[in-house]
Amino acid sequence: MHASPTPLLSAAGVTKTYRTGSHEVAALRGVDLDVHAGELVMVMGPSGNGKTTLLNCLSGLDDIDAGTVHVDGADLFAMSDAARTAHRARSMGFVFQSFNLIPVLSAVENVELPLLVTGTPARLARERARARLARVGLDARADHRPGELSGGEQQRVTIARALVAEPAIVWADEPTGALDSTTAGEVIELLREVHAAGQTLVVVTHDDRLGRSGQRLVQVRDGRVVADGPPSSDAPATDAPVTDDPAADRRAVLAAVTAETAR
Ligand SMILES: Nc1ncnc2c1ncn2[C@@H]1O[C@H](COP(=O)(O)OP(=O)(O)OP(=O)(O)O)[C@@H](O)[C@H]1O
Repeated sequence: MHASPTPLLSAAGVTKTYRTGSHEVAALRGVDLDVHAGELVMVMGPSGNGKTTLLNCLSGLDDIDAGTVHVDGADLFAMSDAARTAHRARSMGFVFQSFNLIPVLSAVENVELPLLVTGTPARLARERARARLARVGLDARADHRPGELSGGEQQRVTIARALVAEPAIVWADEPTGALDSTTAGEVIELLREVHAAGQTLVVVTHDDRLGRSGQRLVQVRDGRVVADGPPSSDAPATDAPVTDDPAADRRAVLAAVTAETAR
């Protein structure tokens, strides 16, 4: 079905436990996930169930306790921290809910950063950053600082920054979380266009509109992937209580599907 038989991202048996003093939180309890080039994968699930941890671990932003993660030909946790950081800069782009733009830099200076850290000459970096900003409709705002831009414009700058180095995969964590409904709709449309142009994206979201706009919806409950498939045949993301019992989770998912079909 996929053009390439080797997944761009392949995670197997990934576990992650946070330890603070004597307190332990098992945030990921054995996650397997493959993503092929060109896919748009939405990740949904109730709050506190491990979505952000999943994104952080699968992108190598955070360490894992067990398992393996391969991204774009590299075994992320078999390399040094420095090599992983360099691989991330080359192969991955990030979009966060809170934009994470540098306030004292202009839009174009923010967008060119990933190019400068990977050694692109300054003039070429500036040219490519301007061209990328134009593609998200912000050429007229290139010299404005983030504080002079609306939330939707800031998120478009963030998306331009995530894409400028032409990464193999873009990770987005709640990209519409800080935006009003209309602006969120525009950002969803932009992400869809980015995907249509061939970009592989993994998007964590609470936004049902965004979650259902992809071809594949991965549902995370209690640190596990409990459903993975096309949104239409999948369970709606609910905030139903979670349990430690995967069978109960599957029953809950089934019940939710049945409820939706009955509507
Ligand atoms: N740095 C940390 N230290 C300790 N516990 C953490 C840390 N980060 C996350 N957790 C815990 O791990 C669990 C999973 O958190 P995570 O942020 O991945 O969930 P989430 O599904 O993304 O939630 P939300 O939808 O609210 O963003 C939660 O119980 C959370 O409290």
